[in-house]
Amino acid sequence: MKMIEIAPSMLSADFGNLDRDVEMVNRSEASWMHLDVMDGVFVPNISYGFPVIKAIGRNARKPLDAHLMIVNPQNYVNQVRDCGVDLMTVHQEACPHLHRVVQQIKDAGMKAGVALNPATPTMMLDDILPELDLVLIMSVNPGFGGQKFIDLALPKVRRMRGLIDSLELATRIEVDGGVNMQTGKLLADAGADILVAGSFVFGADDPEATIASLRQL
Ligand SMILES: O=C(CO)[C@H](O)[C@H](O)COP(=O)(O)O
Repeated sequence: MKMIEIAPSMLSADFGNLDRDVEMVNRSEASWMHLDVMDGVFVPNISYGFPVIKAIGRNARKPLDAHLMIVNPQNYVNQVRDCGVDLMTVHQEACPHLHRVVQQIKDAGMKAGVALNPATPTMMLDDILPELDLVLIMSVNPGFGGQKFIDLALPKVRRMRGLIDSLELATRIEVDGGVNMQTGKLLADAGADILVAGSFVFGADDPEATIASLRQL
């Protein structure tokens, strides 16, 4: 049976103890380190940028999965790659020339992902899906950790799973926002491959054990 992969969102880490939290993720059963970059333009919040990604990457022993919630991500592809990122995800809503950006990411040697906001239908990716390593379905409106899960993500995951399977693609489905044991189980049953979890992991008494429990879903 396929096990779900977990990508702890470092947005909820303690930035005063970043090395400690990176080491916790290293020890854990997580498959990825998820990095949320916010620019205050595409989303109404600013998180962190390249110096912090580099600092995380220096000690990370898990692949880096960077979620760019920014306008004009095409201008930063090489900088993202130079930070050691393995998988770069951009928003469909931020990219009028999405195909070009995806090619830039792949040409830079990274895996390419595209994220969809809750109100963006899956059909926006119908044509480009065979080019993608990952689809990131947002289950909150991007910009903040700790928000409530939006239920409409579930039929979107089911629809995307059906499409990917019917085309026999290897594209992975990642879901981000409001993930806990209950919503995580629903998402795993709906066909998600990777769950991003921020506040549920880093707010737990035992974050490492919480990652292990999510992985069992
Ligand atoms: O992309 C994000 C916000 O835009 C975060 O990754 C996401 O919200 C995870 O945080 P939480 O698990 O606390 O909901």
